[in-house]
Amino acid sequence: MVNFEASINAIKAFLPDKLQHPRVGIVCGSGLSGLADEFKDIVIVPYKEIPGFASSTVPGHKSAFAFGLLGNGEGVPVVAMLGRFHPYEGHSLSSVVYPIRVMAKLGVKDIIITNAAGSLNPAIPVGTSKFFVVVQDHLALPNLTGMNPLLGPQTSFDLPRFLPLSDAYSPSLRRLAFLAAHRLQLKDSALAEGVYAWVSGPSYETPAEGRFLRQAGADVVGMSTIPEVLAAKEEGLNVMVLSLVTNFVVIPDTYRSIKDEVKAELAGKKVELPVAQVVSHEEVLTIGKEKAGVLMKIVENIVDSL
Ligand SMILES: O=P(O)(O)O[C@@H]1C[C@H](O)[C@@H](CO)O1
Ligand SMILES: Nc1nc2[nH]cnc2c(=O)[nH]1
Repeated sequence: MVNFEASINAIKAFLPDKLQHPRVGIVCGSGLSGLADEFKDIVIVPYKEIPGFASSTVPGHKSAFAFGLLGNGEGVPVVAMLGRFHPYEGHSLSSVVYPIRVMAKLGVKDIIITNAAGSLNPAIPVGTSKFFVVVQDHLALPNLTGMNPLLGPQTSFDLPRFLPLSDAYSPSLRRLAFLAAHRLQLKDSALAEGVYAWVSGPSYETPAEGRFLRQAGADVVGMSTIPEVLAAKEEGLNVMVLSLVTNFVVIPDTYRSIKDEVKAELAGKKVELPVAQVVSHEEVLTIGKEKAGVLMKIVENIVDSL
C-alpha cells in the first residue's frame, strides 16, 4: 500500500535541516554508485529503513539513498539513488518508480538519471570515444504494449491522466551536459546524443532484436530508466538521462549460413563454426567503474550550473 507520508517521515528523521529539501535527484545506474563519492556532509539512508521501499538485487546496485551537498561553494542539496529497481527483478512497476515519486515529494525539481546501456549504433562505439549518450528521446515497446508505469488508478488527481511525452527530455538540462563536457575539456567525441530503447531484460538482445531496435531508430538499449522518466515527468520534474555505453550489441549484417558450412564440410573442406561475441554484466560493471569518475564530474558541473 502506497504511503508517501510514512516514507518521507522515515527519510527526514535521518536528515539535518540543510539536507531536508534536496533540489536535484540523481539515479545511479549499474556500477555508477560512485557518483555520490563527491557529496559533502553525506547521509546514507538505507532503503530497508524506508516503509514502502523494495531493495535492489542486482550486483553493482546498492540499496540506499545518499543525501549531501554537491558543487562549488556551499553546494546544492542533492539526493542520489545508489541502486534502482528493475521490473526483471520481479518488482512491480509502481515499486520501480516509487523512489522517484518520493524524491519529487521531498522537493527535487531536476532529475539526472544514469544507466549502463548497450550501443546499437556503429557511430557510438565502446571505449575511448563516445562513452556517454545524452538521451534525446526514447523507444519503449513495453510502454506501448501494456507495461506502462502510469497504468492504473492515478496516485493523485493533481497529476495529468494523459501524459504528453513529446518533450520528455529537458533541452536546457541537455544543453548543460554538453557545456559541462566542454568545460571539463572532454573530447568532442566523449558525449553523443541519441535514442534509448527500453526492453524488459533480463536477457540481452539477440542479433535480430538488436537489428530490429536499430532499424526502429534506437542508438542504445537498456533495461531501466524509462519507467523512472515517465513517473518523473508525471510529477513535473525536469528530466535528463545519461547513458554510459558499456558494450556493443552484436548486430552482424549477415548471418553465416550453417547450411552452407555443412555443404562445404561434406565437400571435404575444413570449416569452423562462427563464435559470436557475448556480453556479460561483469563487463558492464567494469566499464561502469572505469567511467564513473567522468560521469560524476559531468553531473557535478551540471549541478553547479543550475
Ligand atoms: O540499471 P542499469 O540500467 O544501469 O543496468 C543495466 C541494465 C541491466 O540492469 C544491467 C545489465 O547488465 O545493466
Ligand atoms: N538490454 C541491454 N541492456 C544493457 N545494459 C548494458 N548493456 C546492455 C545491453 O547490451 N542490452
